[in-house]
Amino acid sequence: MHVVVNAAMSADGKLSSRRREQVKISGPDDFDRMDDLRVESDAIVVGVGTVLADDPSLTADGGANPLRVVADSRARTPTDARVLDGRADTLIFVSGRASDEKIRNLRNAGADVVVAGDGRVSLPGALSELEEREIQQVMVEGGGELIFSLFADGLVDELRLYVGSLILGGREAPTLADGDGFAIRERFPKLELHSVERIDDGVLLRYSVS
Ligand SMILES: NC(=O)C1=CN([C@@H]2O[C@H](COP(=O)(O)OP(=O)(O)OC[C@H]3O[C@@H](n4cnc5c(N)ncnc54)[C@H](O)[C@@H]3O)[C@@H](O)[C@H]2O)C=CC1
Ligand SMILES: Nc1nc(O)c(N)c(N[C@@H]2O[C@H](COP(=O)(O)O)[C@@H](O)[C@H]2O)n1
Repeated sequence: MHVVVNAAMSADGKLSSRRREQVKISGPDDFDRMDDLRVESDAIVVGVGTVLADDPSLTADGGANPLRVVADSRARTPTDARVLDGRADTLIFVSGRASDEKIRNLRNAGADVVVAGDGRVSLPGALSELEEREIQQVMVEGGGELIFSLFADGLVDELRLYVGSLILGGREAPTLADGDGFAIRERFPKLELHSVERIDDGVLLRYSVS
């Protein structure tokens, strides 16, 4: 399995504003590139924070829709969220903290719900489940909490990071990797830079994770 994190951040490293509202950081060509990556992928993964903030559809304009996957420990995905609009299959990973009622509601809304882990969703467990379903390429779109956890668990193979030419500011604004942060230098994930490409008025940085 190959796990690609794709995200767009401002020049000051923010994924969105201090109000955690969706901000267009990518331009049209970068959104097209992102759509191509969706088409190439077997699954698109987001955290429930992204569902609650952005209500993304996670569908691809240019081809078959990948499986939509949400990491949602307490089953907070609204039953009228766009990820449950029936345009593609949706798998929601919850943990033992999710109530039976919320799980039942999500299943009634059409989601496949799988319990992985006791506290937060176990990401190694979730990726194993995806592997069992023959998912080969996973695209992770965010947000910062989920991306941090994937790096912390050593589960990211590749990072495609678009840096837009704007400043969003705000100490509370989400960044690429939030979570608790890494306390010791030895734990900082190391990246290898493969390419730098100008797209729209920003740059796309492509890294592999060592
Ligand atoms: N610019 C970009 O490319 C993107 C920006 N965003 C922005 O990111 C923000 C949302 O990001 P966050 O609030 O960080 O939420 P998030 O999307 O990372 O979701 C975090 C939530 O996922 C759940 N979760 C379950 N298991 C988890 C685990 N093992 N590790 C971490 N989380 C786990 C928890 O409920 C947690 O609160 C929004 O402001 C959105 O606009 C989101 C996606 C892409
Ligand atoms: N790549 C990228 N660039 C931006 O400027 C963004 N604001 C985002 N946000 C994420 O894009 C997804 C939108 O999903 P739909 O098109 O509604 O399916 C979603 O994951 C946003 O959080 N990404």
